[in-house]
Formats: sequence, structure tokens, C-alpha cells
Amino acid sequence: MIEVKGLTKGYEGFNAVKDLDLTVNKGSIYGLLGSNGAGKTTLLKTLAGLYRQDRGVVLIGGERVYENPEVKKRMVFISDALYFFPSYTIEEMGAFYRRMYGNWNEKRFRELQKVFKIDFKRKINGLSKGMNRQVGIWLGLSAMAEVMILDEPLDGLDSVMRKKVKNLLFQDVAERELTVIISSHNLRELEDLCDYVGILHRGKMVIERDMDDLKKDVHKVQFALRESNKDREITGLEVLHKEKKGSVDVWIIRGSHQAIENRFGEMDPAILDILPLTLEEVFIYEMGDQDYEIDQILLR
Ligand SMILES: Nc1ncnc2c1ncn2[C@@H]1O[C@H](COP(=O)(O)OP(=O)(O)OP(=O)(O)O)[C@@H](O)[C@H]1O
Repeated sequence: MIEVKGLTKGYEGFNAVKDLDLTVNKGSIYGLLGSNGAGKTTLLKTLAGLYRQDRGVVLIGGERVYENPEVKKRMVFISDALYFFPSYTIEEMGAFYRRMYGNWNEKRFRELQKVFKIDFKRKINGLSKGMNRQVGIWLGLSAMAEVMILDEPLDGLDSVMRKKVKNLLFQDVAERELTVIISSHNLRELEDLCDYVGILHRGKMVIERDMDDLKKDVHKVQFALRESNKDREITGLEVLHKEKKGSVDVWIIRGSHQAIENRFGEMDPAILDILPLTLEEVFIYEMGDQDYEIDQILLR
């Protein structure tokens, strides 16, 4: 489990992460979204103990992270720029990780070669960007750590490899309660992977949601009432947004399909369509009119 309270981390008088709280439950996957410069890498490096926080508390499994080698053995941080020894082969990197991680699983390391299909004898400095990422994930999964901190690991991977990596993460979460925090610029990239998603903007968490709640609970309702009912008020629903398209009203409503259907059914509408929203739409409505530049994350 990862717990962060009141975390502030800055560079030369400028705070890249500001008074941030975050919890990632054991056995869950947290998606950290944010546009360029939002503070994702700063947050993740502080979680991984590479940076010392200026203020606040960062705990992994209840223990402070910074300058705590015992905690670092229980986590793997896979950076957007890998700190590999460039002249090492993949096999030599495996040996290096084996010395660092007590739970290192050599059998798994060998077996995962069939997934990543990169020769053990290849040197790190001869790999492409995407292959480099793959090797990071391969080593990270073989380390069998309790926590994985992944900074844009899917960037540069082709769609088949993305799917494979997601499946491997799912498997570890399900089988051994791996805890994962993973960053990305793109909601769509994370929506089928994460249990929770948070959007970081200018160092602050502007929205955090449970993905299951988001997916099942918000609907777009298009309706037109008959002349005789036009003035009746529709109450008892949590309406996030209202607009009119010609004679049809379009409302965004939080609530189950059934509850919405029941409530509108009482009005005997001439038109009633209850549609699920895409996740991007849900986030946009949830964010309301707040002036955040989230388009890059949501509208791809
Ligand atoms: N070493 C550093 N020294 C000074 N400023 C830094 C340093 N690292 C990051 N910053 C600044 O902190 C802010 C947050 O950067 P960070 O790398 O954490 O964002 P990010 O969300 O990971 O961005 P990206 O998606 O572009 O990788 C940016 O304004 C960046 O310029």
C-alpha cells in the first residue's frame, strides 16, 4: 500500500507537487494522468525514494521511503528514461537485479523471454526505445516486488505489446496482490487497466475516481416531454449538466440506468434515450466548468 500525505516537492523555489494526498490500496492499480509538466515524474520519483520530499509523508507498506534501503527492495521503479548500465546485456541486468531483489524469480525471468522475445545476449545500448521499455518491465516483473511504480511504461510500445504488458500486470495484481501506480498522458491508455484514476494538474490532484463507479454510474439522457407535461419539474436526480438541442433536452445524470428510466417513465416522455457515456465524457462533466487544461488527456 502507498500512502502520501501533504506531499510538497519543488525545485529551486518552484513547487512541482503541492500538498498532495494519495492512497493506492494493496492489490490495486492507480492510473496517474497529467499533461506535460503536471508533476507526474516528480511525484513518482518521490514515491520511489529517488527524491526527498520538501514536506509531507510518503509511506510504502507503512514505512518511510527516503533513505530506506529495506523499503526499496520491496518496490520497483521503472522510469521514463531507464538508468541501465548501457554496456550490460539483458542477462547481466538480470544478474544485477537478482542481487538487489530478494524475491527475484529467475524462472520467470527466463519464461518472460518468450513474451518479450528479445535475446538475453543483446546489450542495453543497442536496443530501441520501445525495447528498452520492455526490458525494464521484464526485469521489474521478474523482481517480484510488492509495489511497482511505472512512469509512462506503455509509451513507445506497440499495441500488441501494450496488451501483453497489461495482462502481465493484471495477473500479478490478481495472483499476488501487486500494488501498481502507473502514469500516462492518455486516459484511454489506462481505462481498461486501472481501478482508480487521478488527474494531476500543476502539481495538484484535481480529480480522483474509482473507475467502476465512473463507468457504471453516469448517463447521457436525451428526452422530450409531451406538451401536457412540459412544465413539470423532474426532481430527485443528480444532474451534472443540462443542454438543449432543438426540441430535445440532453442531460448528464449520475445514477443507475434503472433509476433514471423509472424517474423519466413517470413523465411519459415522447422521446427517451438513456446512453452510457465514454469515460472521457464522464471526466469532462465531472470536472465541470473548472478551468483545467485537460483536453490533451481526455480528448484524443
Ligand atoms: N530537475 C528539475 N529541475 C527543475 N525543474 C524541474 C526538474 N524536473 C522537473 N521540473 C519541473 O517540474 C515540473 C513538473 O515536471 P515533471 O517532470 O514532474 O512533470 P511530468 O508530469 O512528468 O511531465 P511529462 O509528462 O512532460 O514527463 C515541470 O514544470 C518541470 O519543468
